Amino acid sequence: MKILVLNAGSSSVKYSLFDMSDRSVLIAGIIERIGEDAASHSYSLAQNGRIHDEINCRNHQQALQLLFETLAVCRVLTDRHELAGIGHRVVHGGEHFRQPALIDAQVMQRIAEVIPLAPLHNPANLLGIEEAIRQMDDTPQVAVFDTAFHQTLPDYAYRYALPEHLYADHGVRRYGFHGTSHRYVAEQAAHYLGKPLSEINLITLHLGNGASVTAIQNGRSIDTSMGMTPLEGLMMGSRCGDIDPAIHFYLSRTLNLSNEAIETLLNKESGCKGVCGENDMRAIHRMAETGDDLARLALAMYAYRIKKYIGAYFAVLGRVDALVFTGGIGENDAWLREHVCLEMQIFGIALDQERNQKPVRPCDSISPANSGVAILVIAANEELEIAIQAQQCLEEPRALN
Ligand SMILES: Nc1ncnc2c1ncn2[C@@H]1O[C@H](COP(=O)(O)OP(=O)(O)O)[C@@H](O)[C@H]1O
Ligand SMILES: CC(=O)OP(=O)(O)O
Ligand SMILES: [Mg+2]
Repeated sequence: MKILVLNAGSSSVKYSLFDMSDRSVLIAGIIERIGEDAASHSYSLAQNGRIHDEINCRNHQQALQLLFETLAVCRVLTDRHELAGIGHRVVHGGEHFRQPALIDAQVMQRIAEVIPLAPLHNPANLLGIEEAIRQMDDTPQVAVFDTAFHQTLPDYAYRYALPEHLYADHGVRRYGFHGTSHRYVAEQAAHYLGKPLSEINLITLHLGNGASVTAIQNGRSIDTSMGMTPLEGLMMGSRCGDIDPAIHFYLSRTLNLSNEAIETLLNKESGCKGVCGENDMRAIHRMAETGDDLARLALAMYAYRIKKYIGAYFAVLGRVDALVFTGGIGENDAWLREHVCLEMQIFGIALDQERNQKPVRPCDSISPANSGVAILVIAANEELEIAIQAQQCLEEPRALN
């Protein structure tokens, strides 16, 4: 069985084609800068190296056309009927979706309804779905939501201290994101620890361009750092994370910034980029090594904020079996892991310095064998998790939940 996974953003489409018999990736690629002059398509096939093409690509329609042509030319899909389904990453599912959903008109309508909650993500996700349906209308399509895993949060964790009607009438609450990734690494951690997921407590840290942390109790998400949108919580590459909401009024009243300008500032010009001018963690380390004080500050802030959440989630969970690092930064940045885990003996957190330098992919422990809390580094694989969930949904389709 072959499943194609699509992650359609506003100017890019990422894709992976899986052979589900052995869960191998047949081809994975990204079409970037859609609509701009210098669009590009890079992809890699199982046996070959990476191929990079400069292309013309005006819109998502052309991007998906190119994608299906590439699958045929590379012979990873000789006949369209070989494709059992397409799994789409959808960032926001509101309160409608606790599980993946087989896409029909009603599901698309519900994804459209929550656009006001995710104006930067859901419109592009929908565009990808619409175009995939147009081009592959006899292939079943499944929506897999970033928010679904966090639908188990208790009300006192997901409600904001705001007037009731804002929740009841407008859905203003914490939803949480990166759920597919938190869920995937939780399953991998359970496997590594040799215990059922339903019996373990975890703190999972997804640290990529976007970053979030989740408290998992008996396998269920009970709190998470991202909120109504993916802007809340940890400091990120270019997103501010937690700030005093009154800063918004100050920017508006005193600096005369419009809502749109503030939205851009908080999403695209803040976080590490705002503090030191750079959002790529590797570049920030290089700057810090050459004595750049702002880069050092960004690193210190980034680690400190993660530490604060870990402390809070220890208090919430009581017992923690493992702390899990994932995402480009979580998997690769030994310095950051060390500084997050520094002076955390009070929680039973101790790091094995040597193992921290080079954890073995895809899953390794970097804590001493007798440590109270295992510290695990696990390779993120949101695409595979989407493919697995899409397959399950196709095999036992559920009614809209
Ligand atoms: N060896 C490394 N050391 C530190 N940071 C790294 C390393 N490799 C990648 N990163 C960082 O990972 C981040 C991107 O993470 P990734 O999970 O790929 O992002 P996305 O959220 O877009 O999927 C970037 O900040 C990048 O600098
Ligand atoms: C929801 C979200 O923050 O996603 P990403 O990290 O891919 O930007
Ligand atoms: Mg990623």
